[in-house]
Amino acid sequence: MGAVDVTNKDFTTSLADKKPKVVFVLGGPGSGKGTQCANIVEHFHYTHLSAGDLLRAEIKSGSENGTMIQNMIKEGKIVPSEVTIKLLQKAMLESGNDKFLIDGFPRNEENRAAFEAVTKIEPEFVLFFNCPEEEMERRLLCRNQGREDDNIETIRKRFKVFLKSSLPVIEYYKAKGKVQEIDAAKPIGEVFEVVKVIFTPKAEKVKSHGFTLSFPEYKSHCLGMLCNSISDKLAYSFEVICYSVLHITVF
Ligand SMILES: Nc1ncnc2c1ncn2[C@@H]1O[C@H](COP(=O)(O)OP(=O)(O)OP(=O)(O)O)[C@@H](O)[C@H]1O
Ligand SMILES: Nc1ccn([C@@H]2O[C@H](COP(=O)(O)O)[C@@H](O)[C@H]2O)c(=O)n1
Ligand SMILES: [Mg+2]
Repeated sequence: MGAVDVTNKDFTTSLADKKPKVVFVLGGPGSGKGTQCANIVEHFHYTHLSAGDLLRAEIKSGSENGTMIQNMIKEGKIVPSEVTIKLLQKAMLESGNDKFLIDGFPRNEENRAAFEAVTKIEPEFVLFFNCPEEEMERRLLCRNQGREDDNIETIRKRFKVFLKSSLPVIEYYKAKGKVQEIDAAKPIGEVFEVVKVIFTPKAEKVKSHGFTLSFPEYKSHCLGMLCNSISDKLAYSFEVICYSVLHITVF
């Protein structure tokens, strides 16, 4: 594995100047990283960069690294950081955005250290989609997107690599207090409800009955309370009228 080309000043300087906001999105294969990133993009206007997707696009482009990348992916192995970081830097610059979800990266300690050294970017926080292996396996075997690594043999290799190389990266960020861990075994919509609260800016969050709600959620909560209160008052008025009518009629 070659060392990262830290002399690539064009990329590094212009990216560092933009002071981009980066969130690393991590979790085992099939934990739902890509699915949730698509939801975050729609609601919070981040650019989603999946390291796996960038590597697959590199194979398709007929690049000189294509065959090497293809072999690594088939084996569930991690491509040298130099290659992946260049693809990420290029995509970040080309996007024109300054908020990024970097999905499936860093995948090991080499990825982590090299990204920090080359880009000088520290993630704002790390989203960790935690999901049991049996559920991830079920999802990958049903994914049906024609991925060469979605077969049981490669899936098992990917799980091993995740436990051995990727979990220590999550532990590294946990020790820095940067990890937002999410129970990813729940249905897609329920997972996104939790994700939404994490991405809602603090100023827009409102505490109500011990729950943290985003402003739109709080508005509909208040509206609900108002409706309940109006219907309570109407019911009470109706009771009073009935009682009065009865009272006048009977007595
Ligand atoms: N919470 C969920 N419940 C059930 N199925 C889900 C859930 N989240 C995602 N899926 C489905 O599981 C499959 C894998 O999801 P996705 O591609 O988002 O995972 P990933 O973490 O990006 O995986 P990989 O690391 O292999 O790219 C997809 O078919 C997706 O529709
Ligand atoms: N940082 C990374 C990310 C991915 N890979 C390779 O791509 C495969 C698929 O990745 P997904 O995130 O789309 O599941 C992965 O198994 C690796 O082979 C990588 O090398 N480095
Ligand atoms: Mg994915």
